[in-house]
Amino acid sequence: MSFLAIDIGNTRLKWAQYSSPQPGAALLAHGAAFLETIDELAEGEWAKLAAPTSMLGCNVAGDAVRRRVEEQLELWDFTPRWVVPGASEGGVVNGYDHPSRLGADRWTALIGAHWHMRSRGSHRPVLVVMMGTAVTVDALAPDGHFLGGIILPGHGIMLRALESGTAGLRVPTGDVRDFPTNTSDALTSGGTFAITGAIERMHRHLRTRTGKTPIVLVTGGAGWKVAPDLDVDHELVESLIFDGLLTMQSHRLAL
Ligand SMILES: Nc1ncnc2c1ncn2[C@@H]1O[C@H](COP(=O)(O)OP(=O)(O)O)[C@@H](O)[C@H]1O
Ligand SMILES: CC(C)(COP(=O)(O)O)[C@@H](O)C(=O)NCCC(=O)O
Ligand SMILES: [K+]
Repeated sequence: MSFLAIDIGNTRLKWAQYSSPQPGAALLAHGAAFLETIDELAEGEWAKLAAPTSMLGCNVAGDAVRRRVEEQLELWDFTPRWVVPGASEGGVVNGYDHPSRLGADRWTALIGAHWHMRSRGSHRPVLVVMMGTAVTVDALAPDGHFLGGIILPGHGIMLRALESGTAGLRVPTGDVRDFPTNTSDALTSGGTFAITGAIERMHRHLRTRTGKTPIVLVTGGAGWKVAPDLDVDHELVESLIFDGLLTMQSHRLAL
């Protein structure tokens, strides 16, 4: 009965094993691996798991990475299945011009967010913020319509871009300050304000569009770093993509 959920981003593969393919199911085991180390999963962390009976993953790291992961999954009997964003799923309607071009992680997180709202009986709009290698900020209307969203560089990419594009910027970590007075603080604050400012702006857009104050759900490996500087109310939901994968898998089984 157990279910393996996999989320492959551009930096790390995150996985979680659940007792059954239902949102809210018990978490049995979980882990993360940098993409450089994913070829060791079957002989490493996955070797210790009781065999999962089904699996669903979302991948934005390309076909070569997917194939490497599928080799590791040969450890077990199921056929690997991967999310392909479509026109609608799990109560969410995909507003992208070309629905299949939306990142599979964004689509999955939106479906997870919609499940959270439904299970709380909430009819508020949601801003889904994912802080991974890149940052995405996606707007979900109360009726489940994905209105659209933005992609911006993550903090690490911003700093590396400045380092390689200038002669005078080296990038030691600084602190976030309202009025930075040294290069390190200026760079750290600049990256943080670029991200938080973008989130606050999308929050305004979504409130204007729907007439309701959005709930902000934050997820992704870098979420905990940026969240303290975010001036709008928000919740960290580390499991958002897994909740989306569980929701999708439970609907697929019900078909
Ligand atoms: N322990 C950690 N390992 C890796 N990245 C981390 C860690 N803690 C925070 N981060 C930050 O999270 C980002 C990667 O988050 P992650 O959710 O794994 O991204 P992706 O989904 O793009 O692979 C990195 O850019 C890094 O700044
Ligand atoms: C925007 C992303 C690069 C985010 O990737 P991540 O930071 O999770 O590694 C990914 O969702 C992606 O490749 N999207 C496809 C383009 C789009 O969503 O429009
Ligand atoms: K991601």
